[in-house]
Amino acid sequence: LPVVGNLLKIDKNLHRSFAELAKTYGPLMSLKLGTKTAIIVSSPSMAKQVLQKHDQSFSSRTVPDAAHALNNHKFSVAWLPPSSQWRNLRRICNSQMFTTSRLDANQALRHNKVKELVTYIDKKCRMGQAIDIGQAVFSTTLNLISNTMFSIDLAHLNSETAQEFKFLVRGVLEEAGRSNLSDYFPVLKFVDPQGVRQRMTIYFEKLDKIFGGIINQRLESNKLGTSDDLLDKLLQCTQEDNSELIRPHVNALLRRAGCLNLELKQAIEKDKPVEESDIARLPYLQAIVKETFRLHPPAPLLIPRRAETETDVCGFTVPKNALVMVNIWAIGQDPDTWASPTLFNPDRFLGCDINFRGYDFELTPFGAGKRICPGLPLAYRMVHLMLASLIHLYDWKLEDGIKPEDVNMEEKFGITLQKAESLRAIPIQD
Ligand code: HEM
Repeated sequence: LPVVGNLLKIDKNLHRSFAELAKTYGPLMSLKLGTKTAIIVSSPSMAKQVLQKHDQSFSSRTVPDAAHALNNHKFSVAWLPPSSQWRNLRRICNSQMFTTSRLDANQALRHNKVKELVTYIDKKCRMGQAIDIGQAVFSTTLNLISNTMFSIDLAHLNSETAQEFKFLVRGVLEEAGRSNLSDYFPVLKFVDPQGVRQRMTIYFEKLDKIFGGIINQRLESNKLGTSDDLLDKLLQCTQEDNSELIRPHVNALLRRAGCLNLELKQAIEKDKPVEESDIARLPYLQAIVKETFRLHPPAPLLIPRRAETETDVCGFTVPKNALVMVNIWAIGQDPDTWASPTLFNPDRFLGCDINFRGYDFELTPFGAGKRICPGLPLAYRMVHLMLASLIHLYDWKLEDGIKPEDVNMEEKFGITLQKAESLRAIPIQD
């Protein structure tokens, strides 16, 4: 790739640029990005090579410069190398935080938050006003996570801290998704030419202050062991097994949301709220979520890995330290993998076993292998619960004068892929 100018230009559509190049150069490409070698794979079989067959060699991360702010990379489970510290954190995620029994125990916390979203939609419905779906779902997701974590609303619309919190989370997501020249030309790290690390440090300091306050309050309240939330469990872990999980780890961990209508109507009584236990008997809802993740994966290039050792992948030598990316966006659009790939057609998942738990390499929105997303069980519940609630209780229409074909479906590339323009829709009740 021609260097500096292009690195900044491709900011908006890195996954698309790579998918275009793959059409000419094939499903395993080696590119020079600045002084770094990047390996990009874009077919299910190549993804299987990286995420399963050579999982051991590719289970490190390429840590972006922005993640070095406040030494975040030394504590965050997402950036640590596969060390004993990382294994310890993953063990806590898998055995204490995101287990079925723990998530069942604290599901009422999430049901309450969805009830509040419904109250907000009800109000808009009575006034015949449109809702900014992206904003409403972003706030609810933050509240679902913060309630699961520490039984409080961090995104409640009126409070000042809440506004600041939302601003900080958006800021972190924006900076983390920016093409940063320091990542491609390490010599620039000291200069931080785009100011990414500097802004990230400020955001992290402020977030740590908010989380620190919450943790202190819990410790001083003498109420440890009385809540179903995950902070309680985490703090108990730190006290009980005297594990290495100390405050910075906790902070870093927490820094981190037609047919269907008929199905919902048949499965759940009218006006009765949807519950997480309903999800298992809603196959069409599950198919819609899969189809959405296929076409619009929130992390289109996963979180880049790093080759720990020189590795042979199908006869091609991946050099040590290469940046390794799996373009799951391209895989989702691949005509050799999917019939009519650009068509939104959830029916393709009905009666088929493909799921996104990391074994079907044509659909891996949460990654696979050792570094698969540990938050998958929580994300699974949140996404299905929110979508089902929005559809079960309301019909939706676009604002006057806007036709379905006018809705802008373009994406905005970043650490997570978002709609470039948020969807606005008016809720109606029959
Ligand atoms: C729709 C929601 C979500 C999606 C699509 C998603 C996707 C991903 C992906 C693609 C990865 C990288 C996997 C790999 O390298 O193979 C990842 C890692 C991670 N995710 Fe998620 N995630 C979601 C929600 C969550 C939630 C709710 C949490 C926690 C509350 C979470 C925590 C993490 C952590 C800590 C890692 C790093 C794991 C590691 O490097 O060992 N995620 N996620």
